[in-house]
Amino acid sequence: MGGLSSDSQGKLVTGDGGYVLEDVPHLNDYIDDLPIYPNPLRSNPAYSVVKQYFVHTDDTVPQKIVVHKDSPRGIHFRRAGPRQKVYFEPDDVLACIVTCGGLCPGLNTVIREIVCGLNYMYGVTRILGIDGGYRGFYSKNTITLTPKVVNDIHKRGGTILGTSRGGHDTSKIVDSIQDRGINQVYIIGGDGTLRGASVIYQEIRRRGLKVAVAGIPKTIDNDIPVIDKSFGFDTAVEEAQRAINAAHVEAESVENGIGVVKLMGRYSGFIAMFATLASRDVDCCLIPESPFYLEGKGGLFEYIEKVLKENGHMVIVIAEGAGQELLSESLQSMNQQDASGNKLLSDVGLWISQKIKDHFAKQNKMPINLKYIDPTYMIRAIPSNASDNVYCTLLAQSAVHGAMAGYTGFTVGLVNGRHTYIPFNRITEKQNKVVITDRMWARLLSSTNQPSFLGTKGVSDDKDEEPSAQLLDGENVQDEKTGTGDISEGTYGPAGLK
Ligand SMILES: Nc1ncnc2c1ncn2[C@@H]1O[C@H](COP(=O)(O)OP(=O)(O)O)[C@@H](O)[C@H]1O
Ligand SMILES: O=P(O)(O)OC[C@H]1O[C@](O)(COP(=O)(O)O)[C@@H](O)[C@@H]1O
Ligand SMILES: [Mg+2]
Repeated sequence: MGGLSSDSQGKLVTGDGGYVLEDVPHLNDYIDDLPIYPNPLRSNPAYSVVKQYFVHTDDTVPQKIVVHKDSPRGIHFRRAGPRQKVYFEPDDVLACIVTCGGLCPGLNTVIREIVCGLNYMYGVTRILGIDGGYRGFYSKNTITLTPKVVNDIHKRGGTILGTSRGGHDTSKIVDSIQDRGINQVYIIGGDGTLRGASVIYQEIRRRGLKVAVAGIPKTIDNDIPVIDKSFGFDTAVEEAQRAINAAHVEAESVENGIGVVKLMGRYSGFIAMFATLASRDVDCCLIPESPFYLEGKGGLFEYIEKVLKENGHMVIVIAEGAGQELLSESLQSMNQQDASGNKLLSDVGLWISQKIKDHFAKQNKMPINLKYIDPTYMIRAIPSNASDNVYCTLLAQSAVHGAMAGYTGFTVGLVNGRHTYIPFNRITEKQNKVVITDRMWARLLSSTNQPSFLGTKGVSDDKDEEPSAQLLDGENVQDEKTGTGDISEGTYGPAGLK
């Protein structure tokens, strides 16, 4: 028994045992009689020796990997990879690549590997770079990209194409795609960018154009749902260690030394959480998902006093989006936005440093010596590390295989360790968040010994109770509009530590 329902965002295929495939759109969903070609990889000496190199059309990847014997099979995504047949002749392809939003380690690697993947695997020679994000489609000249031009770029931070916020004008962008004869669009960006990619795809479809739109999710904050982790995240966590080490050295070298390190994380505190867990020198980690307070019993000041008395020094890591509600109480609420509509944050690192200094000066309790380190842009601007480079390569190659196979309106993404194609709406409808009632945050609390800043409200008293037999969704995501989260068993952020 099975069924299919579809709209322009994607197709829902159901099968036996509660199997659901959230499929991605394909060019032949809205264009009839498209010619099909054999995949040129068949005669590529590097790949022709691989057994079962081509992905079977029925291969799908489950979203939920922990199951009970009677669980429904649940949601699946189409497995990424090369197909036997492709929908583009290499000579007919005119591809373009655009990078949007904030920087992230690995952007240049993804650009490099899209260019090299298209060229070396499929023989595509016409590839354009769009200069400076979405607005570059209609306001700038394009940049010619060849394997030679991109050969060394993965060793550099940033994006050779430039990036921007704001400037998304759907009809001007699609006019430019149409006028230039572009038929494959590779869009590298975060939640905002992928919302933009989704409307570009919708408009292309409305005009009936044979143009494949592929997204490669980028976010240093790791705030994109469904996928195991975003590229550049590992690099960011690794680089954050240098700042934490410096804070620790400074703090332990003086009496009552406090090192405060601010890390990125506008709405999601994954970098701060993982950098803290990796370091073991951090005594307190503050993230947007975990509200905290300063004064009184169980508050931050009380904890700082305790740590200083016991150890003589301490290190605090704070994500940039943490404590914003406290800041807006004490500062004039800014309520400003960047060009993309993202809330502009006040500097929580400076604010908390001042608050701590004021507290100890006022109480005349103990003289403290506080050093504040803000490495945020230094972390974001570095090249990706070795493991992110490999990850970026596979993401880029998956995007190329998907577009060549005629899929469109999709992003690539690692789900439970397998590369998949995911419909745009699944990526843009929610935000990935640290769930503070989950095991990973508990691991952090037990490693730092910091207060949870939580009352007992909402936390179950009965620790001996058997966990519910029902398997919950397994997503640490928060609804964009309602701000409500799926609080569930087994939700941890980046894979590998589940
Ligand atoms: N809802 C949206 N619809 C169309 N374009 C959007 C939307 N949100 C953001 N964008 C565009 O996406 C680009 C990047 O968005 P931004 O939020 O700055 O970064 P990121 O993609 O990294 O989250 C910008 O050019 C912005 O105009
Ligand atoms: O100063 P900018 O360029 O606006 O970037 C700051 C923001 O970029 C981020 O790294 C996230 O950016 P994206 O949404 O572009 O992924 C946040 O952590 C940070 O608030
Ligand atoms: Mg964003």
